[in-house]
This record gives sequence, structure tokens and C-alpha cells, in this order.
Amino acid sequence: MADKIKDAKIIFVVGGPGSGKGTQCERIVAKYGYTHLSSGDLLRAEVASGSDRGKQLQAIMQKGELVPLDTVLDMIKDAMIAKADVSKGFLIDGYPREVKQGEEFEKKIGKPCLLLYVDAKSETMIKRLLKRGETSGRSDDNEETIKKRLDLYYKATEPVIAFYESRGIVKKVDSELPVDEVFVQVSQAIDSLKP
Ligand SMILES: Nc1nc2c(ncn2[C@@H]2O[C@H](COP(=O)(O)OP(=O)(O)OP(=O)(O)O)[C@@H](O)[C@H]2O)c(=O)[nH]1
Ligand SMILES: O=c1ccn([C@@H]2O[C@H](COP(=O)(O)OP(=O)(O)O)[C@@H](O)[C@H]2O)c(=O)[nH]1
Ligand SMILES: [Mg+2]
Repeated sequence: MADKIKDAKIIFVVGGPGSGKGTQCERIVAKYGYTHLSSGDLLRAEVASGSDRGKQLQAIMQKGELVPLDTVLDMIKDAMIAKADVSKGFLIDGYPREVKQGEEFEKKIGKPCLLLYVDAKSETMIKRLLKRGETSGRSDDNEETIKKRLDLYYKATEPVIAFYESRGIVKKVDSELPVDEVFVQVSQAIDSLKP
């Protein structure tokens, strides 16, 4: 499996809750045909299945905490294997959440060629999530859990960006702008990748 995935591009998409990761990933899929894997969506699919594991995950996510590292990594890995034959690139959205997750990913799967850092102010993220919460049905899109997700983002996930900065693969996009303008920056970052 490592062989099959070796030639595909791996892009980490990192940013705070509600920064617009999923929105930009949708655009990337439409333009570049990459495979979009959102760690949060994979977890929510497990919850929706109603399995025992799903029930445990639901409790953790409802509190805005992180599920155990191996659980998420196994899900991502399985999803990547399933697409390995057809995919030219993988967007790993909402992962790594902490430096250790990135290190484990590289050990088990491969190295990212780009970390797309989707940056927005915390007030902006809160506003977007509360708005999304009106219709999303996501049990974590409420004021209390949003605050916890933000705290954890600044504490655990921002260090991930610094870690990959030192490797020179971080491209930051300004997600305060309208979606189309953010996507111009995203496209530049992807176009600058070596084939
Ligand atoms: N104005 C504006 N709104 C945006 C932009 N990007 C996303 N949104 C809105 O903000 C909300 C959150 O966007 P998502 O793409 O779901 O954010 P995310 O980073 O995937 O969030 P999580 O799944 O919570 O990690 C959505 O309701 C989007 O419509 C943007 O560039 N500008
Ligand atoms: O690698 C991951 C990704 C997600 N989550 C959990 O899933 C929730 C939703 O994640 P998502 O990326 O969808 O949304 P975000 O919290 O970034 O707004 C998080 O709060 C965590 O509880 C996790 O534990 N590990
Ligand atoms: Mg998302």
C-alpha cells in the first residue's frame, strides 16, 4: 500500500474550526480532482453508523475533545488505500490536530508535500460556526463546544503549523476573504507544487 500511495501528492489542510477547510477542499476537488478525506467527516460517518465505536466517538466529539490518535489514523489509512489506484492526490482535511498525529501519519503512510494553512480570526470562526449550526445538525456546532474546539486548536494544532514551517512546506491562505478569493490563493499554492 505504501507503494501505491507513494506517487500521489499528500496535502494536509489545517486551520481552526469553521475556518473554511471543507469549503476550500470542495473547490480543490472540483478543479484538481484530488481525493478529499475529512477526518471529522470520517468520524461522523462512524457515529452515524450507530456502532458501539461510533457511540464512544460521539461522546468525545460532543465535548470538543480529540479522539484517540490511532482511531483517526486507521480510518484515514483505510480510506486512502481504498482510493490508492485512482487518486493523483489526497487532501487530508482537519488532520493532523497535534504534532504527534503528523509524525505517526508519516511513519505509517507518507510525507506531505504541502500544508495548506487556512487562517481566519477566532471571532470570524465563531460567527461562521454559529451560523452553520442553525442548519448543520452537528452536535458540536454550539457555543460551548465551539469554545472548547477553539481552545484546543490554539493549544494543540497551531504547533503543527510551526512544525511544518520548519520544513518549508506551509502555505498560508487568508480565509477572511470571500471564498473565491481564498481559492485564488489556494490554487497558487497547489500550482506551485512540483509535478
Ligand atoms: N464569508 C465566508 N464564509 C466562509 C468561507 N469559508 C467558509 N465559510 C463558511 O463558514 C462555515 C464553515 O466552513 P467549513 O468549510 O465547514 O469549515 P471547516 O474548516 O471545514 O470547519 P470544521 O468542519 O468545523 O472544521 C460554512 O458555513 C461556510 O459556508 C469564506 O471564505 N468566507
Ligand atoms: O483528527 C481528528 C479530527 C477530528 N476529531 C474530532 O472531530 C471533531 C470535529 O472535527 P472537524 O474537523 O470536523 O471540525 P472542527 O473541530 O475542526 O471544526 C473534533 O472536535 C474532534 O472531536 C478528532 O478528534 N481528531
Ligand atoms: Mg470541515
